[in-house]
Amino acid sequence: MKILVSGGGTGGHIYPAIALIRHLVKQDDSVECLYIGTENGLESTIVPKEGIPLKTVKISGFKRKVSLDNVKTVVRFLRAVKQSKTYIKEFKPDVVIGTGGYVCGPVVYAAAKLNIPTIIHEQNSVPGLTNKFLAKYASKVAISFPDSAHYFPKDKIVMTGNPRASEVVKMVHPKGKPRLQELGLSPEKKTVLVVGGSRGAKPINDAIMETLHHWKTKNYQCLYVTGDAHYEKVKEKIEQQEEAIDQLVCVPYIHDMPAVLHEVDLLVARAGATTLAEITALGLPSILIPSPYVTNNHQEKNARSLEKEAAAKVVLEKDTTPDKLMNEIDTILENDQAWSAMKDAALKLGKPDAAEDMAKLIKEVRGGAS
Ligand SMILES: CC(=O)N[C@H]1[C@@H](OP(=O)(O)OP(=O)(O)OC[C@H]2O[C@@H](n3ccc(=O)[nH]c3=O)[C@H](O)[C@@H]2O)O[C@H](CO)[C@@H](O)[C@@H]1O
Repeated sequence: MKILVSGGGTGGHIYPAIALIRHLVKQDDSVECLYIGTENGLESTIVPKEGIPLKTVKISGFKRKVSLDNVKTVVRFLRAVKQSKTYIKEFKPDVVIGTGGYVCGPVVYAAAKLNIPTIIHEQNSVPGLTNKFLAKYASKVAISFPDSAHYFPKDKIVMTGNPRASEVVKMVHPKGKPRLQELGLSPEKKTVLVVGGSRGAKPINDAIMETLHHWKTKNYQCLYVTGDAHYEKVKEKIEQQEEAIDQLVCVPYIHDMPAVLHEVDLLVARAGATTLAEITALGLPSILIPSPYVTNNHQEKNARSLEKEAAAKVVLEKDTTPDKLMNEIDTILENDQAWSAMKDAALKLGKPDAAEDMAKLIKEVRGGAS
């Protein structure tokens, strides 16, 4: 079987695609895959590292306001459709899958026009523009939150969850906390992982910078992921502190996040959908600070659907003061009962079989191919 996958821009669209590819190849090593992304998206570094062949198209996103840029985007879209058709005719995939981000627009559209079965995967509770556009052309729409169902044609929806959840939960993780030790943290102490999504988040970094003096007084520790672009500035600020903060280790990016997630006790993060799929599959308690800068405020909706089930605490960015943040961390980490209750509630929302459910859906649409 040949599978063409496209999705990109940020980790939240790329890791589910990679998790799905890994699952399919593990099931059947004769499965061949091709990935289509852009040169500038995070996929151009992540996908080749996975040994997955990558082709690129040039595309940009639509602006919501009327603008000359949108005319250029239409021209680029049509060129990218043509380019995608060339790749598709060369590779001859049985099924084409889009996991979100601008790039999968022309790819899935081109495949549908060539009568190849297509699936789009929506990670969020509110779909992005690309998936809303593609829903009309795709054979099936795989969703991760029940709330997103009413944006798509009823007869196309399948609730699968996010394949990255399966990858994280099913990985074999060694006992002890080897990754934390490698990073210079204690395996004995509870650990808070702070991460601002796959590209980092300046407002979260600013908030953490204000909490530095608090960490020295705590009996738990912090693994703080700044995002590549923010690392140097943050590191410099931390080094300027009068006293070294042994309880806090700062890194630009984590390439083996599933392993790290197995070793931490609490996550403080944005509310990107793939992160939420990972932590619910693992039952990891969290404090979520949704990005208010995303389309239709979808991160808050993602986060609220966990909070509604007591599986996470939501703190809006505008309310994120250092004291508030540290108090919320204390409330969860210093009360074993509260921590366990949040863990159990998160686990109930997890979809550990998502990759297999996507694999079944692929077989189904392939079987129905004309
Ligand atoms: C600003 C923006 O538009 N963000 C969107 C983007 O988020 P973004 O890509 O930031 O967020 P997600 O939280 O969904 O996914 C991040 C992924 O990157 C991984 N990771 C992160 C940091 C790190 O150091 N190493 C690492 O591997 C995480 O484990 C996760 O697998 O796509 C998500 C999924 O559609 C959306 O919900 C988000 O709203």
